[in-house]
This record gives sequence, C-alpha cells and structure tokens, in this order.
Amino acid sequence: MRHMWSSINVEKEPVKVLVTGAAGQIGYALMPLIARGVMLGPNQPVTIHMLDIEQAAEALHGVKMELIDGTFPLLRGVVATTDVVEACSDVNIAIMLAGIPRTEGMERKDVMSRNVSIYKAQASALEQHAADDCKVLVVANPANTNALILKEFAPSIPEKNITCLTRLDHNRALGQIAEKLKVQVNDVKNIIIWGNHSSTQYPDVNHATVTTSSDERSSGERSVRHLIADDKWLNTEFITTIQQRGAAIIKARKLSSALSAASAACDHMRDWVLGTPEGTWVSMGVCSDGSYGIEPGLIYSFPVTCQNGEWSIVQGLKIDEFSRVKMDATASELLEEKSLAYSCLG
Ligand SMILES: NC(=O)c1ccc[n+]([C@@H]2O[C@H](COP(=O)([O-])OP(=O)(O)OC[C@H]3O[C@@H](n4cnc5c(N)ncnc54)[C@H](O)[C@@H]3O)[C@@H](O)[C@H]2O)c1
Ligand SMILES: O=C(O)C[C@H](O)C(=O)O
Repeated sequence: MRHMWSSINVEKEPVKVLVTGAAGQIGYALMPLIARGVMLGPNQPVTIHMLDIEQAAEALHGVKMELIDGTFPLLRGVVATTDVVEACSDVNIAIMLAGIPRTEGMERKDVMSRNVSIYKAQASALEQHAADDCKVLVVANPANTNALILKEFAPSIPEKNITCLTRLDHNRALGQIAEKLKVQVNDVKNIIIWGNHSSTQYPDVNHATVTTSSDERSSGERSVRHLIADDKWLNTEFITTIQQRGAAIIKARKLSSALSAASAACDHMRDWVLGTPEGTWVSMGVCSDGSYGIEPGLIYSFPVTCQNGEWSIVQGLKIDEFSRVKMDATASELLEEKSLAYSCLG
C-alpha cells in the first residue's frame, strides 16, 4: 500500500477520508472543513467516504448533494453509502462519529451499550478494508472506550494509529484561560487534558504558558498559573467548567456540541498528519505505553507532539500530588469503563 504522507508530487493524489455517522450534526459541520482543506492542508485533494445507517440514507444523500453544490476545488469525489465495506475501502483517514449522543442528565458512558457494539463491528471492516497506514480518530462517546474496543477488535491495526478526541477539551481549556486573561487564544499553549473525555478528565495548566507582548524588559512566555495568580479558581472552577462544558452545551442547545467538535477533529488530524508547531504540545487520546504510571493499553489523553505523521507523548513533566490524584482517578474510571464495555458486548 502506498504511503500518502510522504508524497512530494505537486499534483498530489487525493487522500481518502472516511466519516462515519456522516448524516449527523457533527458530520454536517465537519464535511465542509475537510473539503476546504482545513484538516489536511490547502494543497491536499481529498475524496470523502460518508457512511451512515439505512434510516439516514436519504439525509446522507442530501449532504452529498450539498458537497457537490459547494464546488470545493480540493474535493475530488464523494461516496455516500450505508455499506461499511464500501465506506472503509482504502481509506487513509477514518473519523468515527457513528453512535448516539447523550442527552441532558446523562453521563457520556450512559450511551456505552449502544455505541461500543458499533465499534466492535466497524473494527473488523477497517482492519480488512482500510489502507495499511490508516489513521483513526474516534469522536463518538464514550470516545476513549470506543477507541479501546476498536483497538482490541482490530489487532492488526497498529495501536499508534488509533486515537480518540480530547482536543475539544484542550481547546475549551485554552479558550477559558484566554477569556480569563483577556489575551488572544493563539497566545496560550501547552495546556494538558489528562485521561478520559468525561467529567473525570483533568485539565492541567501547570505547564501552560502565554506569549506576552514584548516590552523593553520582558518578552516571551510566562506561566499561566503565575499570570492568573488565583490557585483557588484554577484548582476548582476552571477544572469543573472544562469537565462540564459538554453538558452545559447540551443544556443550552438541547443538542451536543457540533461546530466546536468538528473544528477540534480537524485540529487533531491536521496536527497528527502535518505536525505540531515547535515548542507546542496538544492533547490526544492515545494508547498508553505506561508513561506517567498510566496502565499500558488504556486509551488515555496525554500531552503529545507530532512529527512526520507520528505522535509521541511528552516526557519528563513534573507531576505534583494534586495532579497525581486526578490523573489516577480518571485512569480508574477508564478501567471501569473497559469492564463495562466488555460486559455490554457480552
Ligand atoms: N469526543 C468529543 O469531544 C465529542 C464531541 C461532541 C460529540 N461527541 C459524540 O460524537 C457522536 C456524534 O455526535 P452527533 O452530534 O453528530 O450525533 P448525531 O446523532 O447527530 O449523529 C450520529 C450519526 O451516527 C449515525 N449512526 C448510528 N449508528 C451508526 C452505525 N452503526 N454506522 C454508521 N452510522 C451510524 C446516526 O444515524 C447519525 O446520523 C456522539 O456520540 C457524541 O456524543 C464527541
Ligand atoms: O458532552 C457530550 O456528550 C458531547 C461531547 O462529548 C462534548 O464534550 O461536547
């Protein structure tokens, strides 16, 4: 199988991008971003493979018509199908949105029994029909555990190619810090989301910095914790705001987040494929190798940098006692979710 990422042709071959659950609300926000080059870059043609279920086939066809009507120069083809084999064939990237979202009052793991079975079934389709180097991003909830099930039921897909979305939480945390400090969100970096995309996740600002505008005596990066100078807020309200942001959006919209989720999915894939900027890390749910004492094999959100299409966990960060307790609590929840998932699968 050819390796798409090393291509140096001026006229690049299209990358095949699978979007499952494509007739849903994240799909509707995501598709134009992919077609415009926001995910894979302004010079990378794409073919989009959209998968949904039979009941959504007509709506899926409507999205296909809109993509054609969008006259996107990078879009070289659209497949709209309810056939999982056709959808997965030779895809280089898979964005997995398929599943039911939670509604008000539910935790994300409450949709487990419906959603994990989709990931078990679609694991083998991806394993058998996707390109060998296919990069997979699981967005549907419970995202970490769906990705874990996909990994376990597709053992020939390299573990490093299966990830889940915690970039939305990461971006939410950047947004809250930027609002608090009244700075540009672009100037804030190196926040970390540890653990599960759930209400036990731990948004950690201990290594985060803000690029301050230079004056004669000071320029460069300053610690977020130092600039905010309010440990009580950082250790309580900030953390719960990020943990509960998804629920707050459901309460307000009566629907779960979609435009921010689609945007975060693009950020995740773009950085994975094209690389993170020098000196910047991002959060991704990836297979633990035991770093920071997290059980190997769990899909856990870590700080990562990406280069040449590969992510690596940032090593050597100092972890204080407060952080350790929170990182372990979210790891414990993931272990519980794993056994719940297996009991749902029978
Ligand atoms: N990780 C994150 O940060 C994050 C953020 C937002 C939403 N989510 C999750 O993403 C998922 C999608 O959200 P949404 O708002 O687009 O939901 P949605 O209900 O609008 O769309 C889901 C789509 O999946 C389809 N589907 C269901 N079973 C399928 C199957 N077996 N194969 C193919 N398609 C199937 C449905 O028909 C529907 O069109 C939900 O689980 C939601 O909770 C995760
Ligand atoms: O919270 C949800 O259920 C949707 C999504 O995971 C989110 O974080 O917005």
